[in-house]
Amino acid sequence: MRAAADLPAPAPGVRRAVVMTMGALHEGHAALVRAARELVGPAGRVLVTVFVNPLQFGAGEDFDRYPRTLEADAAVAARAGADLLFAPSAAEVYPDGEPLVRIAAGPMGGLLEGASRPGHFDGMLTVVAKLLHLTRPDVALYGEKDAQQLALIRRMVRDLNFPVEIVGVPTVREEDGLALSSRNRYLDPDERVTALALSRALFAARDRLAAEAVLRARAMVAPTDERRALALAALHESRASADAHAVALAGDPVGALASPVSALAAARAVLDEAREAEPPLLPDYLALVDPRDFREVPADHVGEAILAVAARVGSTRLIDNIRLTFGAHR
Ligand SMILES: Nc1ncnc2c1ncn2[C@@H]1O[C@H](COP(=O)(O)OP(=O)(O)OP(=O)(O)O)[C@@H](O)[C@H]1O
Ligand SMILES: CC(C)(CO)[C@@H](O)C(=O)[O-]
Ligand code: BAL
Repeated sequence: MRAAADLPAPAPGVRRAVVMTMGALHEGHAALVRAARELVGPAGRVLVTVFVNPLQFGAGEDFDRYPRTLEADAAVAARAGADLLFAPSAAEVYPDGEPLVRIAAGPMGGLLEGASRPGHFDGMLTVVAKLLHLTRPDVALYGEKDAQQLALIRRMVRDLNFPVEIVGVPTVREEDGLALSSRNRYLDPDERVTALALSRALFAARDRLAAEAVLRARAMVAPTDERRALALAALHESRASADAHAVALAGDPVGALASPVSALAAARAVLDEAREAEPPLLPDYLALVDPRDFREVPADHVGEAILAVAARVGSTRLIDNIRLTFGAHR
């Protein structure tokens, strides 16, 4: 369906979910559609929108080459349980040309992705607001892969009283860890190998935290420095051993081990290695941020955080993130 005027009006008692996409649908999108179906049940309505929104692309970005595969998208959406695919033209969405009045993403919109892609989040929120008005869902689902986007949509809906529930869906990954993304199609085989460093960096941070939890538990029961060192060495993990030195130097095993600093260091080590790969990874940012406002957390942060990464491989820019919890032991 291409015309907004043809979109069916919501029917009383029939729950409606919308999944917004830019097309080139993959298993990540299918997971959103399946989650939407779960939420509204067999009697509900699931709408998928496909629109490559010019407003959220900067000059020199990939708007022109963004994959457009509408026929295949319709099949993926239907297979995953969608009732309707709404794929409007730019003239349908912006009948008067680019809108003069737009949503401003505010301070969060200038950080990380917003810093790298100025205006991106204003353009994204503007089209999301429009698509919410056009499709009038009870619930709208977005992927956690685009964590800052999801946080901003939640914030817009809360701040501006949009009558819709926002649901986040966990990131779907390839078996080797690469987060599914329409932009993965740009990668040649060598670039794809390099691109694995994004997820590996995130997992290295997560694994470091897990290893540290073990270290902490052992160090707390070890009666002497020597025994503590043995406990640390038992992990057979060179980076963990490096931490052991840091712990010894800090003279505060429990506090130092729980720090975001070492999680960031573990991730950074993987990215640094990938800078030397062929083709190389060119990191854009690596940041540990508060999930609510995307500001970087302090070194003594306790609680939830998002470790977010963006990098280029060749001409492709990819993002990924993972949720981590700090100081749960305290
Ligand atoms: N791997 C994934 N797992 C879960 N959700 C995803 C995944 N990839 C994308 N999504 C979600 O699908 C929705 C549509 O995203 P979009 O069409 O931009 O796909 P994309 O694969 O993220 O493309 P791009 O490469 O352009 O970022 C968004 O809510 C996005 O977060
Ligand atoms: C939410 C969205 C469909 C708005 O264009 C887009 O940013 C996307 O696909 O994530
Ligand atoms: N997947 C987020 C939309 C964008 O990159 O423009």
